[in-house]
Amino acid sequence: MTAQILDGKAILATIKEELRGRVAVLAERGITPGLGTVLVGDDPGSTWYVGAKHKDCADIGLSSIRRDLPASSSLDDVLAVVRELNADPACTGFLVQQPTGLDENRILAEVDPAKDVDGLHPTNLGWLVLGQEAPLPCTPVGVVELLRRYDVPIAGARVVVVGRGITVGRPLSLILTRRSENATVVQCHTGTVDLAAEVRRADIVVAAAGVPGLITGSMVKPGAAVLDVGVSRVVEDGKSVIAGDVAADVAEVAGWVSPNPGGVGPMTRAMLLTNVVEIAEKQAGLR
Ligand SMILES: Nc1nc(=O)c2c([nH]1)NC[C@@H]1CN(c3ccc(C(=O)N[C@@H](CCC(=O)O)C(=O)O)cc3)C=[N+]21
Repeated sequence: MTAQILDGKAILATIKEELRGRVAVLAERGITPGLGTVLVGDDPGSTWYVGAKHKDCADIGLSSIRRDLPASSSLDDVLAVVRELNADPACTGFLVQQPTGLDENRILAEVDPAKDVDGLHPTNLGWLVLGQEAPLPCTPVGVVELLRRYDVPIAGARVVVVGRGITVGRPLSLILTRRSENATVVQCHTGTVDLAAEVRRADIVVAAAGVPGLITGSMVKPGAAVLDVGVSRVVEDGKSVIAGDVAADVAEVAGWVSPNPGGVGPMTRAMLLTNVVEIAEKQAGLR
């Protein structure tokens, strides 16, 4: 058996098409949603992500505002730009690309929660815990949306989330255990005693540990869905390439696999666009 590919790139294209319709409705009311990005320094990976987000915006008719700051910027410099974007009506939502090398929690807390397209402001994470609607983090919702688009059963599924990071693992477990998803979640982390035994019981495995090749074929239940969120950089044949958390042999055992690149990464961008449009709709009184 060979696994079905969960093609995040294709779903990104579909979601962009769906969003163009909603952007047109906003345009009739004279509204153009605008995404702001704040990038600190010139890390090639971060620079690529930010560039891709602006290209995505242009693709569906959103405006975008880009603030690139030097690596030498202080926390106060970044906070000043955050306050400027909070006050800018052309910027309906924005994010500060991580990592900044600065106090991320301090930066996140300064963002207007109503403009928090990353869903990472402490208030919005709090609303998630409390079960009240608010912007949600892009990568975890992207994971759920990818499963939905391929009809992978979620309700009642045993899900193993590997990783407890604030951008993926932790909020993903909270999302999957809502009544609307109804999955049973085991959250694994570096303190987990027998990761293979936990993974073997799972109908869905989401690998968000940042450890290249952590999940191997022998750990996976035949027919399970395995999603790879890992984005480590490793040097292969003298070239820097992306290494996911899921080993290649998983595709021989799993029922579904997300490729990497081409899986969860594009879904993160799709959910970011969705958050930008949704926040603009809310501001326009359309939701
Ligand atoms: N405030 C903040 N928000 C983020 O959403 C955020 C962040 N900081 N910091 C870094 C991570 C990482 N991230 C990705 C986005 C898109 C791809 C993506 O589209 N990757 C493509 C191409 C990968 C390639 O070939 O380089 C793919 O997987 O097919 C990956 C990773 C967003 N992040």
